[in-house]
Amino acid sequence: MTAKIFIDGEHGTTGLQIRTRLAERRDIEVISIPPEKRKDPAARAEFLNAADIAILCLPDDAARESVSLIENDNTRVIDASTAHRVTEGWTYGFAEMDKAQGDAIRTAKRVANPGCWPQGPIAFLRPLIRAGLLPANLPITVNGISGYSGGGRTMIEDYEAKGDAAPEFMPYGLSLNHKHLPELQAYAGLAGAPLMQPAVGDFAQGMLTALPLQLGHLDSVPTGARMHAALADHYSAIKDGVVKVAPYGAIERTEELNPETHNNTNDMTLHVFVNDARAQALLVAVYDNLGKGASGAAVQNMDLMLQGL
Ligand SMILES: NC(=O)C1=CN([C@@H]2O[C@H](COP(=O)(O)OP(=O)(O)OC[C@H]3O[C@@H](n4cnc5c(N)ncnc54)[C@H](OP(=O)(O)O)[C@@H]3O)[C@@H](O)[C@H]2O)C=CC1
Ligand SMILES: CC(=O)N[C@@H](CCC(=O)OP(=O)(O)O)C(=O)O
Repeated sequence: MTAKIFIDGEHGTTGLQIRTRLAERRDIEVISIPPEKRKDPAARAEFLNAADIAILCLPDDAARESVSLIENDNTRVIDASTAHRVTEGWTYGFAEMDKAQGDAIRTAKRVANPGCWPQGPIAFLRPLIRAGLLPANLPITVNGISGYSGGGRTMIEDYEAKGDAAPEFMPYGLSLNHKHLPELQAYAGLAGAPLMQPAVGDFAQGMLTALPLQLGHLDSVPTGARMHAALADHYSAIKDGVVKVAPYGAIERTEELNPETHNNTNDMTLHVFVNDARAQALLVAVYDNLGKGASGAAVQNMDLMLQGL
């Protein structure tokens, strides 16, 4: 049987990228709603219920509506929106976060694709906290930069209309209440909410997230070599994972921290920089906000779910 895939929101930024990634696939059949009916709930219900896997690339409320339109046990869902990431009954679609997560996704009926910002911080913090190298109550700040496609069609149009007048670097999330905080805290395993300081840059896609850590006050300060080894161990034990840990060593600068390094791929690289004498660390993840941050992760989750059919 060829699995039927329906992308609800296939003309948006994430939906289009998923379509492109699936264009050459012959092992699945992508079923497409006529464009003029894309916001018609009755037509969407028909496609959602005909699909083996529905991938929702919609604003949060429309994603909740899509789930409510599914009336059968067969249709499985990958939701790219923020709507269900900490909702009971949903599996978080970050396959590399635990050894067992890939299997959990394989058999899940409802998978919440992670937000782009939390993925880098979770990729560092979850294994380091679980290994006992960092405490769950460590105060965390997340810095970083995302390409403007992270803001979807509206932000893309806005940046492209401004042309040279678009800001090169623009911090946002100034209410300190970013929508990704709940999933970040929950899946990193943190006792308290981190402080997130996101920024958007004048480039279309690509992303870098950075965790600066002050460790001097800890009873037991982990060395850089131990943190790096714990991360390398964790990711080498994940079968079919896409997260890689860069070699560890003292350097002053590297072009590998260019946020566009992994554009149009599903890759993520984790970089560990530590000054042991100062008990300070800087953990930096580089990935594509539209790749591992959105459509790449959705296709990775779809492939796992197809194995579970
Ligand atoms: N861009 C990114 O980097 C990431 C985005 N996401 C999430 O993925 C989801 C989609 O985002 P993105 O692709 O960027 O957004 P876009 O704004 O680019 O696309 C959203 C799509 O949904 C359509 N749509 C809106 N309302 C409805 C509705 N009621 N019924 C059916 N279709 C509807 C829109 O149509 P129309 O344009 O005609 O209104 C558009 O095609 C969002 O939840 C977003 O937060 C997740 C990770 C990263
Ligand atoms: C640059 C920009 O605006 N980025 C978006 C996040 C994109 C994303 O990951 O959104 P989802 O939570 O829907 O997955 C933001 O910070 O709100």
